[in-house]
Amino acid sequence: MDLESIPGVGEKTARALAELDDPERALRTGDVATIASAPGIPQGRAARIARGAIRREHDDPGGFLATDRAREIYRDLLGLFADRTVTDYAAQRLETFYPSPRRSRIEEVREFAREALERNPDDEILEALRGVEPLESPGDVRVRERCLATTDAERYSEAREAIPELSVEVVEDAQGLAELARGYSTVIAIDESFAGVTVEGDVRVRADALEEPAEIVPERPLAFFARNRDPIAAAVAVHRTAGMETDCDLDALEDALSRLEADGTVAGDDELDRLAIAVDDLDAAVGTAESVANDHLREAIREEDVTIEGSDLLSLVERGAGIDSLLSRELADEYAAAVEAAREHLIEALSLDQGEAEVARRIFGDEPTFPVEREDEPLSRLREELTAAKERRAGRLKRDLAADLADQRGAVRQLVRDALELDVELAVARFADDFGCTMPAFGWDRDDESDTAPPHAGFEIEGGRSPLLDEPRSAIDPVDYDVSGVTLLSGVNSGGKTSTLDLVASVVVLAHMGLPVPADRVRLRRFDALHYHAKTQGTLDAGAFESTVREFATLAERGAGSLVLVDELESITEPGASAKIIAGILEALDENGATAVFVSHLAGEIRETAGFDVAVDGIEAVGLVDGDLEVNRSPVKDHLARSTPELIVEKLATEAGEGVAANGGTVPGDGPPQFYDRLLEKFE
Ligand SMILES: Nc1ncnc2c1ncn2[C@@H]1O[C@H](COP(=O)(O)OP(=O)(O)OP(=O)(O)O)[C@@H](O)[C@H]1O
Repeated sequence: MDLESIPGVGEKTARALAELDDPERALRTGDVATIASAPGIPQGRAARIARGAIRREHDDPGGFLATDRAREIYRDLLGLFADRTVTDYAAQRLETFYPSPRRSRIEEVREFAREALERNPDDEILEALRGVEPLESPGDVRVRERCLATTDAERYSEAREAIPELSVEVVEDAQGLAELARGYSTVIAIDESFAGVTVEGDVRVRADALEEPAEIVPERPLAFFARNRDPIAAAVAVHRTAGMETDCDLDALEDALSRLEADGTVAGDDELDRLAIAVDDLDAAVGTAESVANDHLREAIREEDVTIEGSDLLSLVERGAGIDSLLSRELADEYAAAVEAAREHLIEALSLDQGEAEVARRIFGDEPTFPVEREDEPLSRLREELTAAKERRAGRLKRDLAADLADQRGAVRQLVRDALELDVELAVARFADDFGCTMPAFGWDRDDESDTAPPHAGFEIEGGRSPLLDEPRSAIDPVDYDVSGVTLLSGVNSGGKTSTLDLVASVVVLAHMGLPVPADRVRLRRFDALHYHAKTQGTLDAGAFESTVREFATLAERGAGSLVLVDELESITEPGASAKIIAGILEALDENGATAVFVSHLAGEIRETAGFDVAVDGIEAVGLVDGDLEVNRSPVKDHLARSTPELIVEKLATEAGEGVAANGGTVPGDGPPQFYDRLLEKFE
């Protein structure tokens, strides 16, 4: 795969991506975490790169979100999904979903979304997801007590590359191996030529070492699992709770993880624990054993009456002999008992096995001395034996555990990825649930003329509820609205015109992302782009006016497949001129077959000025309740809605008319009904 052909990926980024294990898989599946693990690529960038790869795959020219407001809507919607994720990964992964004009891309995500909608986001799963995060590399592992040995310079470089965790030493011959064995607990000779050589020390010949690194350095897979123990355990819990399928044997994996300490050592082995404690406590136990013997001996001496003949005493003094010979002569039994007590203490305190006990016994010699003292040679021998046994045991346990785990590495990576992906699916499921969503139906192509085909122009929304309205779902009136071609949307102030445009934009953006839409039913055509122009505040200055007109000129020329949503463009200039300009824009859009909704308070004027029969829909006030307008939020087709002032004058006229009927004259303070009638006539 030519990584540089991805939009937004230059030479340097391509090189960084190439360092990943399987960059193609990561890019294809939008695996932002893996992409972000490439050197120098932050998460936000990773999402952009993933989007670029998707665009390239679907030959997507990009630019669907053609205006600031369109981009803002997309961002707000993404935010609503992100609010419903548990892991940071899922929030980032959502960034790879974007509205595309390409059918293949939309259908790809629709497939994903359909599965997501089947998911049941129960609290237990969400709780289990809390501990899942992308797996990390364990960093550099160094093993100092083991080394590789070779006689060959080329093999040396290969070994350094294949097993960087160990030192690689060059030796001349078997003699060299023996020397190395003095400095390392284990030496692994990697040349075939050493086969059959016997050298003192733990020297093994493994010509296949470089092909079987997990056996030579079990620390490598163990470090990976130790580093990621918690997220893996959480992913296991997610799979169990959600009843997901996996290639992993979850019980075996859990069992293996429970044997692994956070530092990569093996836990829960009594024999290893015994040896480790014996090594650590050896000096202290020998010290105590000495005290045991000496206390014993002191006690015995104190209680003993020693009779010694004068000539013996003389000869002892003359020979300069110490108390020791006296001891051996007079207190041999007590001495033997004291030393035995010391030996027993040592063997018991360190729980030594028979072989070890034999060495331990020699630490306290049979030759009487006072005070009783350890012998250094057997002590260091015991220390060496215990340490070697401990390392052998630890090594074997590590190798066994590594063998159990190493093969599962791939499956475990997938296990964690699936758990993280579930979070993405659950966010979609929760969004759909919270906003009452359905999958929209697309009219893909103009030549798709089957009976059930949705409209080829425009959109139809039934029971739509804008997810961007700052109201609880129960307070939102469902809106029905369908448009094909170019339409004006009129309506009372605060009737919900802007919210209707937001709803249409949200539905269209979500549909083109391949995701469910917040409505009971939606049918729409595939659009190339969304141009949504928000309401401008106040009259534009000449420069801004000019650039706005220019923008529409481009749109009129190239916007054939676009959906154009415009909110009260009239404020770009004076009211009379605005109507003329908007009418001209509508004509151009109509001619090139765009779909457009222009919200305007000047709908009447624009319609009169336009050179074609522009449709006008209206959001109607159905009445005034306590001075507030009661509104039918669904635009009425082909209906110019009355404006708010008109409704208020109408209300005053009605009240004044009722006053006349009641008392035969005008109502004081309300003015003559004729006045309101005169005002009303102006609206006709
Ligand atoms: N479908 C709806 N259900 C419930 N409330 C709604 C709905 N649509 C709009 N509203 C409420 O009406 C308020 C005004 O809506 P909106 O701003 O869309 O009206 P507008 O017609 O664009 O107003 P203006 O004429 O002032 O531009 C919103 O803030 C919202 O509280």
